[in-house]
Amino acid sequence: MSVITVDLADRPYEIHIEAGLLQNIATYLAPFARAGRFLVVSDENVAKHIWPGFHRQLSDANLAAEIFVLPAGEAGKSWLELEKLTDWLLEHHVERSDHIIALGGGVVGDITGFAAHIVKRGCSFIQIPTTLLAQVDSSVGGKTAINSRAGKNLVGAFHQPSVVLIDPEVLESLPRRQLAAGFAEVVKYGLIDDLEFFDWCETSLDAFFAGDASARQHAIEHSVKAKARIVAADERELNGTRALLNLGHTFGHALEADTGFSDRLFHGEAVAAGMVLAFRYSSKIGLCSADDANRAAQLLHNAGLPVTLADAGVSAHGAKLVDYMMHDKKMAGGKLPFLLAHGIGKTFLSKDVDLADVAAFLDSQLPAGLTA
Ligand SMILES: NC(=O)c1ccc[n+]([C@@H]2O[C@H](COP(=O)([O-])OP(=O)(O)OC[C@H]3O[C@@H](n4cnc5c(N)ncnc54)[C@H](O)[C@@H]3O)[C@@H](O)[C@H]2O)c1
Ligand SMILES: O=C(O)C(=O)C[C@@H](O)[C@H](O)[C@H](O)COP(=O)(O)O
Ligand SMILES: [Zn+2]
Repeated sequence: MSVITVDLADRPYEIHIEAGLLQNIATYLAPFARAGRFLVVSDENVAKHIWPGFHRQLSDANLAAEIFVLPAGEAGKSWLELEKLTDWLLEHHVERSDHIIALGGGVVGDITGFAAHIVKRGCSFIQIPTTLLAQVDSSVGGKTAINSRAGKNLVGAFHQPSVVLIDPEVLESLPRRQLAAGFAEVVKYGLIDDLEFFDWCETSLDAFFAGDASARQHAIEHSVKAKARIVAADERELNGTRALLNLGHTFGHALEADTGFSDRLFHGEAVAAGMVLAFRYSSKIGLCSADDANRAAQLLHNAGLPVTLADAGVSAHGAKLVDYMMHDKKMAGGKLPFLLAHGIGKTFLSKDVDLADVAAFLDSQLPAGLTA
């Protein structure tokens, strides 16, 4: 069991990581109940796999819980679902002192956090992440959002949870492809500033995917510590530190847009391909060695992740992908800062990237036969 604190000056909060935590969930949640009840937001798969046991634990402890079920997948992060969710919270007389529970993956966490932020001008919420991606990344740090027609996470707010409760054992029911998608964000922490952790990801890949409990605990704990450290240094992405967590996302969000924010390409898969593109582009402009770009690609490929435009199912030309990028939240003064790298563990924010050059680079990465 480990407890990590996100050290924010005015509202620090704890992240508990413990195998089997969900078997004991009532003990963790009891202090947060209002009038003996909880409002829980989840999705249809989690409602099937996890909710029955979760609900039983609460009932046995005389705690009542109502559930709102979102459709599974990225479609859950929409205006339509936000409207239904906020109506449901209001019908259930949510109060600001309620701790709305997000029980699910990143989609559930992102929309629940945003609903909590806007309903009655701000309610509390608790993150209980059930995917690897949500455990190592989205449940920590308070970025909440829905998607809009123009792109990914474009309507949202910073709203920190009261506590994050992580049970690595819940990953047992997670499909292998979703586990790999989460692993991309684990590898991200190594690529950003931690070569030693990248080495660990390489050597522990097989154990991790075979379900080795200590490999899973280490991957989650190390990732959460890295994210907590970065968020504490730059909660609102103002000084360039938190932007490091966006490695691969400018490319990745464009790939997600081009594949229709659908199960054709999961977020973590888009990030994997996006990080490889960031490394390959860094190598092309002489910042980083081709060996480091190949090493990053090899690890992600070994995890079963897409590492090329073809793998990602994207055949759009560079200019179209760059058009998607113009909605990136890092845009400032009409320029788009990019996360590039001098090598593995040496990511930095570059403010001097020429978008026409990025478009030409992307064209050079197109599958054979589709050259611009
Ligand atoms: N806020 C942030 O800082 C942040 C960080 C990274 C990603 N995100 C967002 O998170 C989202 C992706 O999250 P995700 O990868 O968790 O996707 P997701 O929430 O869609 O979950 C993936 C799938 O796994 C299913 N599932 C969840 N838990 C399960 C379990 N234990 N067993 C079986 N099935 C289970 C879900 O029903 C869904 O079908 C994206 O929208 C991304 O933008 C946000
Ligand atoms: O927490 C952050 O900061 C991140 O950038 C984490 C990312 O993995 C995550 O996908 C985030 O939602 C992307 O942020 P955005 O601001 O580009 O939407
Ligand atoms: Zn991400």
